Amino acid sequence: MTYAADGAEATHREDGPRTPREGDHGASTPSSEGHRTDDNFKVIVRVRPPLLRELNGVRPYQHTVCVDPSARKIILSENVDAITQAGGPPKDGYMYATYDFTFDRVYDQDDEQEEIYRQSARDSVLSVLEGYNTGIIAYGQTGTGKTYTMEGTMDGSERGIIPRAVEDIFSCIENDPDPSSKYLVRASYLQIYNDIISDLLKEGRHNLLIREDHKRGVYVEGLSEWVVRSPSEVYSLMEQGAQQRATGTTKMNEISSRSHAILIIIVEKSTLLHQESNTEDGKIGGVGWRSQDETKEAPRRVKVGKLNLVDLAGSERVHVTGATGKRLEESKKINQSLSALGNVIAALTDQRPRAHIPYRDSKVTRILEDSVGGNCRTTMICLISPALESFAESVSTLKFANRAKRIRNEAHVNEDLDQRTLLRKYERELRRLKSELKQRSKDLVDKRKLLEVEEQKRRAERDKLAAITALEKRSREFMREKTEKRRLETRISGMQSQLLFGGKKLEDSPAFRNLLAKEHRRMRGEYEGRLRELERERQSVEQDRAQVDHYKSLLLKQRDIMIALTARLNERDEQLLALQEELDAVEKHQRQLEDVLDHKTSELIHLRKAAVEHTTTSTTKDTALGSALGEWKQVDEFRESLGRNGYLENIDNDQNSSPSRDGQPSMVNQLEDRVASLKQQHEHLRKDVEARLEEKNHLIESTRQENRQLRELLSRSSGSPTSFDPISAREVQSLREQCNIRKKEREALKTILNSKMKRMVDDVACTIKDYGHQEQAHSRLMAQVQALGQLLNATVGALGLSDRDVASRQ
Ligand SMILES: Nc1ncnc2c1ncn2[C@@H]1O[C@H](COP(=O)(O)OP(=O)(O)OP(=O)(O)O)[C@@H](O)[C@H]1O
Repeated sequence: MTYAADGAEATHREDGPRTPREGDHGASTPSSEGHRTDDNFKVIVRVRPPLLRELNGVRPYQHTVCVDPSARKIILSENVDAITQAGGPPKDGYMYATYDFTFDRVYDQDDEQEEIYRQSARDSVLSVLEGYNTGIIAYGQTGTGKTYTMEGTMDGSERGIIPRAVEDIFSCIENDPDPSSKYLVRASYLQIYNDIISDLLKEGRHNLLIREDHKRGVYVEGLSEWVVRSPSEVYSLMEQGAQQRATGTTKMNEISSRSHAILIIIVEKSTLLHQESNTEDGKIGGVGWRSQDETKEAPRRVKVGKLNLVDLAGSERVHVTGATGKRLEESKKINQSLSALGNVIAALTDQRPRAHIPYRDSKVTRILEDSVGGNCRTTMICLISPALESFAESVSTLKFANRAKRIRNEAHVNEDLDQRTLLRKYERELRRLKSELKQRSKDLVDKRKLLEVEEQKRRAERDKLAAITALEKRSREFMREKTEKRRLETRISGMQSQLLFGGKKLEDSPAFRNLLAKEHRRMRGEYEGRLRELERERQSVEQDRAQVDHYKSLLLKQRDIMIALTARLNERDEQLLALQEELDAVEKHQRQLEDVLDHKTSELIHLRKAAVEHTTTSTTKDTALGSALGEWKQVDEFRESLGRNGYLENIDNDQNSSPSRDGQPSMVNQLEDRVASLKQQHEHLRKDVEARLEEKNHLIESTRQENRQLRELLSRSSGSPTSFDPISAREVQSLREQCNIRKKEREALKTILNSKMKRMVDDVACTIKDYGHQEQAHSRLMAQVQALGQLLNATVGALGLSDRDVASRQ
């Protein structure tokens, strides 16, 4: 059974091998190519060499492909040897399935990568630079060499279409003869795995959506674009993407691509518009754009070309590959998407008008919408295996390719007319930055010039000022010279008027010389006299100065003496003041003591009176009490002596009626005597202090007198009164504080004495009251009176006037 698969006209012949017939090639034959309106969709077939797996299979390897490159024909047969034998059907008499196809180009297993690229890909690749969308799609069964053809190795002779295309693009850009051309190249890389689009250059960007724009065409939303400036940058992106791409080992291919991969390269090219215009003198539409504004960038046109390099995943027969689980799911999805592509191609090549094209059935077909049946120059490379075991898949692929070659694409240049390309944006930004830079540079230059001008102006002003100053100086000198000249002329004319001239020169005449000598002598005499006067004045001034210095030193000495004397005076004043205060305090305290003594004496008199009454009225006579009462006689005498001295004027008159007593003086009397003696001592002391005060006053007075004399002397010699330092405030303060402390001490002492004496007197009174009832009262009374005497002594001692002091003062 033989099939002649020429498009729709497959012929089933069972009577022998099929012989190609005229007009049996349908639309894909060279004859039918004539009605193709354009060359935008090419289909080429490449047969890869048999793999080791195929050569060393269970069954012996059998080749099924016969390629005729010159006729662009490929024959696929179960027994290719038989059909290639010249002269008719195979001798074995069997019928073999044979397919005969013609494509744009066919490549056999030995054809090299370079040849395939140069003949079938290069033109469409380079048309990207002219603003076309182009696509190279590798289609075929798994393991037939799609990745090998597209990528191959990145260097060496096995480099595939992608590296060669990238190199060519950058090479063309570099070698562009137009220096005004500008390019911007960017790349994206995506995969469709299990019908999900992922960005291979941006981790984590999955499930991307496809959008369509009437200007951009079909595009993937959110797909990253990377600006590339060299092939190596593209390769590194590809390496990066390959790591993300889904691959796996299958029975048919050790490294099988389990996803469809598309490398997108977008080239934007900007050229000067006038170069493409045929208008003369650089004018477009009659407007000379250069003359309008030289600073503006010349109008440019930007073309945007897009190159899709598609490595489809390979179809496979699941029952042959034995895929299960994940691989099985992958295979199903791959086959579904390839089947959708087949449907699209079938619809595109359908003869019926306005047939529905099911692009949206799959992500692959949606993405390839432009490449297959749209605005694109597309080359579809279909790959097959030459082995008999892949015969059915090869037939399927070739039938698919055969259908595809009827596709008509309408490619046109994508020119950016609405300023949306990235290159335009870059150019605009560049222009803006350039003009900013220019402006700044201009400002800088202007400022520098301004500074220079200002400096020149300043210099000119300085020069002008200097010139004016010099002129003024010069004119002053001139005026001085003029005045001097006039003075000399006047003098000469004055002298001349006194002379007679006899034909000789004036200065040679003896009269003139005499006059001059006389004048000279007179002037010298005047000068010498003046000098002598000055010398005299100088000497007198020197003498005056020496005298003044002498007086000055005297005055200084006097001033020092005065200061010392004043200090001493101040010191003495302070001492006197302190003594005076002390004296006042002693007197005051003495008066207080006297008052107290008077009071106590009066109380004692009352007590005595009570005791006398008690003795006279009592039936029992106490001898001891009687003798004690006898002692009061002496008290009376003492009182009389005090009264004579005026001390006891305030004592109650009752005491005058007290009886007189005989016998030895009692303790009370002794006490009173002691007080009287103390008073006498005090009187002496007071007189002594007053005498010393008087003496000191006299001393002060004499010192003051001396001071006054010194001051007068000082004022006479210096002409101004001298000021002296007063006694320091600190010393005054210290003396005052001492006085205060003394005062407080005395106050405290007085209080203590008062309370003690009161208590003792009370005790005495109690004792006297209880006298008749208690035997021991007498001795107690005596002890109390004795204590009272001691207290009085202590009081005198506390006053600071000890016996010794008193004696020494006396
Ligand atoms: N023209 C060729 N010359 C030499 N070796 C080739 C050629 N074509 C393919 N091969 C080899 O065949 C094997 C399979 O090729 P490749 O991986 O490119 O197939 P594929 O179609 O991409 O498979 P899949 O669809 O499974 O990814 C590789 O080892 C490759 O080197």
